[in-house]
Amino acid sequence: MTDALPLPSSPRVIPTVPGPPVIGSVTQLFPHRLRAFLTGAYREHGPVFNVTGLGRTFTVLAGPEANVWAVKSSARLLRSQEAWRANDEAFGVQRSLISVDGEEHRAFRRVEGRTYTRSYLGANLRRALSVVAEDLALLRAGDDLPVAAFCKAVITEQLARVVVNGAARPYLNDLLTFVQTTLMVRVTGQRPRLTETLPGFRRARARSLAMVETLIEAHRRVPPAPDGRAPDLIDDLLAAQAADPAFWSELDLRMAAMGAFIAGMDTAANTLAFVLYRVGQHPELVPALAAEADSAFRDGPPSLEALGALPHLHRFVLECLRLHPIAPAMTRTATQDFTFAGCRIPAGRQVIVATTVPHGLDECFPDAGTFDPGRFAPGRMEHRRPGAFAPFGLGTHICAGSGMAEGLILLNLAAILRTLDLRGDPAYVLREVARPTATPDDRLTLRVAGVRHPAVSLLA
Ligand code: HEM
Repeated sequence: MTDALPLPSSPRVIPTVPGPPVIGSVTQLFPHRLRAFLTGAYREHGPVFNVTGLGRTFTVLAGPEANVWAVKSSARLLRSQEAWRANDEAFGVQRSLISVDGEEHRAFRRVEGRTYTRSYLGANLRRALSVVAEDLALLRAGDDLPVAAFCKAVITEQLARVVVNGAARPYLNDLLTFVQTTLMVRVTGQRPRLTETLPGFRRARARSLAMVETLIEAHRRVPPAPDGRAPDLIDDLLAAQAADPAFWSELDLRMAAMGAFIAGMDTAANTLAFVLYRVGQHPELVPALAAEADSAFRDGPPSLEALGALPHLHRFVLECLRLHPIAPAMTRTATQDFTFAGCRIPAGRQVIVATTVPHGLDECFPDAGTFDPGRFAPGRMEHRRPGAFAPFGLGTHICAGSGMAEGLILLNLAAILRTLDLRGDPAYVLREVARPTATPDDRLTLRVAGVRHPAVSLLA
């Protein structure tokens, strides 16, 4: 008999994914490698395993069973604070929507959530459409559309016009540099702290914060009115501050007003970039998509409901979210000891819930590596299997902007296909980079083979 063997009723010992000394698995935790790494480890070690690196240990909970568990139990057993605290500090605050839990989290979400919804986008659809129409109008037959840059420019301006009644174009590079670098330094650890001292970063930070402060001032000067501007995110924040000044400091307000850019800019733009990558890779699917786009715009700008009801476009986007989920996992801290899949996870342990591992499992999505939008069609609905599909996270911190994100991506895809006849480069091999979420690299372009309808007609 040996002491090392656990008794049947004892918790299982958590296996550790082997890695080189000191650095361990750290390089595999970068966002563009994370899902593949966690999926491989899940196959080898099962639903609980440790990953180590640079003196830290993370316990990973993975597979559909982990997602089902997280929906039920994460609010009680996990907290968000440690994963996001350093990001808060970069904005001079101690808390924000994503870094708090419980009643404080519900209070933030009640105020910030309204203008991230699908229905709010629906009411402001024309503003979003005018942005993509402006950018599409610049393209001619024979041009190459630079996918990543195009998506960043369109989505950032759409968020600015729709969510905060602003204009991001003069600040695009500042916002990208500031937000991406801050997340890469403070959240994903891809850049050293020193990066924040570089003059380019400091300038971008100052200009981005000045943009938000100017917007807040403008909203204070000209409030919404029944016969004027409808309330947007900043108006909602100002109303909340007026109702409870002890809760909302000026810095909280500034952080929350930046929220649409921090949470929405890269996520939605990078997902749209993957959608366009797939358009280039699957010319056989494009005629059905373009036909739906034509029908959507035939009688003028469509409503969001009409767009959502277009089956091929919708399933195409869902399949991109499955195979290219830009937020592959969520990082938390255990608030108390708990047991998952027979293993004891101690209070204080950093936990990764590998939310998108099931996206790549044949047992959830048969022939999971194949791009097949039909798997979302009635009769198959593979994503309905419990715990299978979680591109927007799970539990109380589930993406507050999923309605806005899906709506913008559908709208832009339909507008692009209505306007342009696009061809992928058969020689392009997908290379992903993390900025900080995964995106196709800058070499991805689509050739404009022709202009199908003038961009200006999108708004007619
Ligand atoms: C396809 C695009 C998007 C994806 C895949 C995505 C994914 C996610 C995920 C996985 C989370 C949870 C993070 C965690 O629990 O640690 C999250 C949170 C969040 N997202 Fe998104 N997101 C997208 C777009 C957007 C957009 C466009 C907005 C707003 C304009 C937005 C606003 C938020 C907010 C505010 C949170 C924090 C929610 C909370 O803590 O309660 N997201 N998102």
